Amino acid sequence: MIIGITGTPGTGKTSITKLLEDDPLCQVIHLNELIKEEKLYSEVDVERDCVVADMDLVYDRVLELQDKSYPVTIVDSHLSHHIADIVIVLRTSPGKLKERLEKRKYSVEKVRENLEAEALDIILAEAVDWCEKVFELDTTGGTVDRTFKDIGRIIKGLRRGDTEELEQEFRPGSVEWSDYFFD
Ligand SMILES: Nc1ncnc2c1ncn2[C@@H]1O[C@H](COP(=O)(O)OP(=O)(O)O)[C@@H](O)[C@H]1O
Repeated sequence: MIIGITGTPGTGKTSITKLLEDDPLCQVIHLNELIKEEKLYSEVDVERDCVVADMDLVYDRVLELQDKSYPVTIVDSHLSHHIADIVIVLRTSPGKLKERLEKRKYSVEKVRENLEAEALDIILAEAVDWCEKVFELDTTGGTVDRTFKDIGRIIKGLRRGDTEELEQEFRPGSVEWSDYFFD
């Protein structure tokens, strides 16, 4: 089973998936690193300091790398909802996200672009359109440990084939940032 952990940069994907690496039931693939290492992209966008991934190549490579001796393969990336049918979308209020992204060496434009994407639910909307099962988790006020425990419950539920209550608890649309204004 492939589970994508997606979300706008700064919402907590790396923090969580680093912890999942120690779980003997989970194989973890950090997609952004793989895309860069194996040059799985069609373009380099110098202005925006990013690459344009070739998602067909990426998808094929993930299937090749999937180690079926693990019951779960976790794909960590803001692109993982392009290739996984089951995804967990991490969310963070734009105010909190601004603080997290400003600590990185992101340009003002890059911070703003990511805040807008988060405020407009871009990744969540794509995930809901493209994926079979979507869980939404707010990481604004909690701790990495809390989110890790919630994700552990979701993974357990998925393995059991019993996610009805979890789908309700973490249903898409449960967070709302539309009152966030840009200056
Ligand atoms: N669930 C969480 N609750 C509180 N803070 C978090 C949570 N997840 C991540 N953070 C904090 O947010 C920052 C960005 O997290 P990171 O994992 O690098 O995000 P991403 O991989 O999505 O870009 C880190 O400083 C981290 O400590």
